[in-house]
Amino acid sequence: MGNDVLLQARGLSKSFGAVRVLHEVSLDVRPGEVLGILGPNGAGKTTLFNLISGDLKVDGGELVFSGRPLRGEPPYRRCQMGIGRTYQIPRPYGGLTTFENLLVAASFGGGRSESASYALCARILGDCELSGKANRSAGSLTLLDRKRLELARALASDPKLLLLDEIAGGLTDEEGKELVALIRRIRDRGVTIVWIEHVLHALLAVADRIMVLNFGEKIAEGAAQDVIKDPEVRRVYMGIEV
Ligand SMILES: Nc1ncnc2c1ncn2[C@@H]1O[C@H](COP(=O)(O)OP(=O)(O)OP(=O)(O)O)[C@@H](O)[C@H]1O
Repeated sequence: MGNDVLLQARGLSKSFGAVRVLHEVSLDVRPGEVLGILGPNGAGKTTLFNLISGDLKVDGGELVFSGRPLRGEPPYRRCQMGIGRTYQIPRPYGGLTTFENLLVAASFGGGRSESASYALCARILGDCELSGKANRSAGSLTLLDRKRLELARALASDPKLLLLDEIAGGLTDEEGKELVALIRRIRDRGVTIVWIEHVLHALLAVADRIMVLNFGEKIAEGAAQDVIKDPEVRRVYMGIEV
């Protein structure tokens, strides 16, 4: 694997009982890119993230991150190696403040002094436009701010690779634009991003490349503008017969 690949997946497969959810999916994620993942409900997108983050074990296939095999590494080790993620259903500690939520997340990054953790969390709060809400309880935040906090928590372990799982849903157009601007800023700081998203215009505003999953198999991959014109993708994902 050369320096031009941050994460390499080869032949990933996963079944739940008799139900095959992912079948021999391979992909390369290049440093600095934003790779979008599209696919109908149940296509296996979140399962792919769970295999990368270590929340689920692979049945078959290999994952290599920064040149190191991930096999056998538990989720907290993958987090320390530089893999951060958000969850489709955010899980902040509602009773803790925004800043406290970040400090807890930063502790998973490991190997940082208390003062360095405080400095990192303060910087991330600024990046995520949450500085003015540092002392608010997370449970009292608006939807947009909860999404910002979910991103901020994923950033608090200082990831090289950030996995975003459907973060744009439920926002107004204006809020969606603010979220897209934030994701661009994160990319501009050098964080590589893989983003599962159903809100297509948000994804297309940022993604360099797109991969499409259907019934656990990769059906398309390439430059974002090319992939969304692919007749098979339009049929499967957008229900457009061409
Ligand atoms: N832990 C699990 N146990 C059993 N079945 C599961 C489990 N996790 C996911 N599945 C099933 O695997 C299939 C793929 O789920 P997955 O969440 O990966 O899809 P997805 O593409 O992310 O869908 P969505 O867009 O709706 O989030 C679904 O049929 C789901 O019900």
